[in-house]
Amino acid sequence: DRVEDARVRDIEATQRELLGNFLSFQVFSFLPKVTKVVCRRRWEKLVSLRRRQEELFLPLVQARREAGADGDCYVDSMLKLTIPEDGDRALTDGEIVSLCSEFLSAGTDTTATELQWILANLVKYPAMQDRLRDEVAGVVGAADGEVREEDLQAMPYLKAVVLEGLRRHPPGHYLLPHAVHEDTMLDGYRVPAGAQINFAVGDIGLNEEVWDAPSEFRPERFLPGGEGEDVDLTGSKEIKMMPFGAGRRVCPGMALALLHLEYFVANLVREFQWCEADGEEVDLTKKLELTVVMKRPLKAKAVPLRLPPTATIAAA
Ligand code: HEM
Repeated sequence: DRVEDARVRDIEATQRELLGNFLSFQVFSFLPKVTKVVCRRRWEKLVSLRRRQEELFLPLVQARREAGADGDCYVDSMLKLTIPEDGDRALTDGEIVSLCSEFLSAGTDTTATELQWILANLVKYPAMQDRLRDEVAGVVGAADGEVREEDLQAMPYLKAVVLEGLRRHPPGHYLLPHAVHEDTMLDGYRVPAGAQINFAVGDIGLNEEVWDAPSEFRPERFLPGGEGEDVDLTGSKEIKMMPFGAGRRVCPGMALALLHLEYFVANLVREFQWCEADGEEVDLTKKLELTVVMKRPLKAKAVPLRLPPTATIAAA
């Protein structure tokens, strides 16, 4: 709110640069004293990006502090937070900058990546796109304006398409690193206290014992009678797929992400017919960045359906 466009663009550029270098900066998790010297240039780049983040975020944080932090925005909630395990201290400015950065990256890159995977499949399988468009039209008819949040509840196939996207192409193939607090026996293996553990999210969604023809994109599996009917995404009953993690540290943005995905997919399919751009066959090969993205980003033609078809929009 009330942040100038130029600053928003600067924040976006800084976050993008950090994300783009995310994998190469991970080297500093190992023997930092050594790697900081060996990879000095990379270290300097990381430090300068971090300074840039502080310059961009801290004046905004300070403005909320001076305004009394009495709203319900994310920064206000962090300013009011105290940490009981650490003598009820407040968060430091550095911690607040890190959490803002995490929130911006975790909340945008994931959803945007997933949206691209879903659209790629709808371009590749036009019959699914038509079925989806028919469902949307059946609910909203020829009404003006966009498909609204409350309309989405009546669209089971839309939900199935989004869930199939998350099963087949989860944006994260692993979770954030977790650790066990005490020595734990798991399936005959001893996991020592403090050991870092993770979960192969991408493979869990491809388990042949749970999913029929798991590598195929088949939204129907989430409709009544399918093996994914009523799937539990939080992992409290069972775990068949876990694109958002599970349990206590499950993604706090899950409901918002599902809403965004359903909302964007429904509106994009209602407004446009999506098809392959000339000479650009959809290629579902993946590539690891911060999220698992399309190696060749989707290039498709979007033909307007509800406006006079004067233009064909090339969308990337
Ligand atoms: C399709 C979209 C999304 C997917 C697939 C996704 C997935 C995940 C996963 C797998 C984790 C790690 C969970 C774990 O380690 O156990 C996570 C954490 C997180 N997500 Fe999401 N996420 C999405 C969207 C969002 C959105 C929209 C927001 C915020 C608006 C968000 C905020 C966060 C935050 C703050 C964390 C860190 C939580 C913690 O440290 O405990 N995510 N997400």
